[in-house]
Amino acid sequence: MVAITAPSSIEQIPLMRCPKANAGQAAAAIPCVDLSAPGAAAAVADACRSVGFFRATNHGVPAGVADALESRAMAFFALPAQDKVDMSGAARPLGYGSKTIGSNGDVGWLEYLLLSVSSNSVKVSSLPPPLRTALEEYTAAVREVGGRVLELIAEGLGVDRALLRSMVVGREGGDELVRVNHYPPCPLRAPGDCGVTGFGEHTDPQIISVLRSNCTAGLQIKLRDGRWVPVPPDPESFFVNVGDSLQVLTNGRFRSVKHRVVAPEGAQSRLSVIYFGGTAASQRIAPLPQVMRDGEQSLYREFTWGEYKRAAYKTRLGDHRLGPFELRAAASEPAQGADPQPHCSSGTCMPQQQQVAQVY
Ligand SMILES: O=C(O)CCC(=O)C(=O)O
Ligand SMILES: [Fe+2]
Repeated sequence: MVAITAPSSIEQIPLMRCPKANAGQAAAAIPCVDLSAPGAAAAVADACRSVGFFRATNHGVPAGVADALESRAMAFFALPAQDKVDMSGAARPLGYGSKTIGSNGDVGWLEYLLLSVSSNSVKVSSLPPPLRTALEEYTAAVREVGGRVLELIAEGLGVDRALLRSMVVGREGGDELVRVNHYPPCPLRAPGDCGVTGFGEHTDPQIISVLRSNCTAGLQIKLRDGRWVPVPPDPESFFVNVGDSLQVLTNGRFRSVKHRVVAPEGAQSRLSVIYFGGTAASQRIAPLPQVMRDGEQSLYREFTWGEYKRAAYKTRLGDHRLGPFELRAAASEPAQGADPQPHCSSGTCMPQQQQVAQVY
C-alpha cells in the first residue's frame, strides 16, 4: 500500500454517511448513452436534464490510452512524497496535492495531480517523460469525447452544434484541466453506515467533466430526490458530469450533479482521471438566448468564467457556489455551508453520537 504523508495539522478526515444502496437500483439510476447511436443527442440531453450525469459508451477511445495513463500514474504515486512535489510543484491549486483539496480546509483520503492541459501541452516541466506522454495522449482523446458530448448537448438543446464545443475545445485562452486522483486503501474504519471521505460532496464548476476510473468503486452521485447512489466503476466507459457553468448556460434546464468519493475500504486503490472542460476567463456565462422561451428571465446575474472560478476557489467544496450568482433564491436550493463533520483521528474513527448525527 502507498502511504499518504501529510502535515499533522490535516490528520483529520471527515466521515460521510453512506446508506447501503441496492446495487441493481443504483446502477439503474445512472443513465447510459451510446455516443455513436442515432438518438444520442436526445439521450444525452435527457440524462443532463434528469440526473446531470451519465455513463458514455462507444466513445472511440482505445482502451490502451487510458490503461497506459493508469499504469504511469500509479508508478508516479508510488514515488516518495518529496519526489512527487519536486516533479510537479505543490498544488496551489495546480500541481501535486495530498489530503488537502483547495486552500479552504477541505481534506480527503487521496493524493492527486491537478494540471492545466489547454492547447495540447501538460504545463508541468519535470514530470517523468512517460507520464507526460501518457497524459498528453489521454488528454487528446478525452478532449475529443468532451467535444463530441458538447456537440450532442447542443444538438439536444436545439442550438448551433458547434456552440458549446467551441467554448472549450481549441478555445483561445481556454481553461481545460486534468486531475488524476489516487485513493489508496483506507486503513481507517468508519462506524456504522459511514465511510471515510475520499473527496467531499461538490459540484464541478466548469461546463462539463469527463471521468474515467479503474475498477475500484467509491464515486457516488446525488439524485434529484436527494438519494446518494454509488456509481459502479466501469473502466471501459466515461462518466460525464454537468458542471455549474452548463447549468447557467441552460438557465437551470440541466443541473450540475452533486458527487463525492468514499475512500476505498478493500485492498485496491481507486485511480480516477477527470477532464474538466472550462472556457476562457473572459467568456460570459449566461443563459444561451436560443434556449430561452419568450419572456423567460435569467435565473442568474451576469458573470464571466474568470469571476466564477475566482469565487469558487474562495469557497469550501460543499458550498452552494452558484448561490451568490442566483437572482431568484427560491428557484434553487438554499445556500449551504459545509456542515460540521465528524472526524477520524490518528487512525481511529470517533463514533460519538453527536458527531455521527452531523454526517452529511
Ligand atoms: O475521483 C473521483 O472519482 C471524482 C473526483 C472529483 O469529483 C473531482 O476531482 O472533481
Ligand atoms: Fe468533481
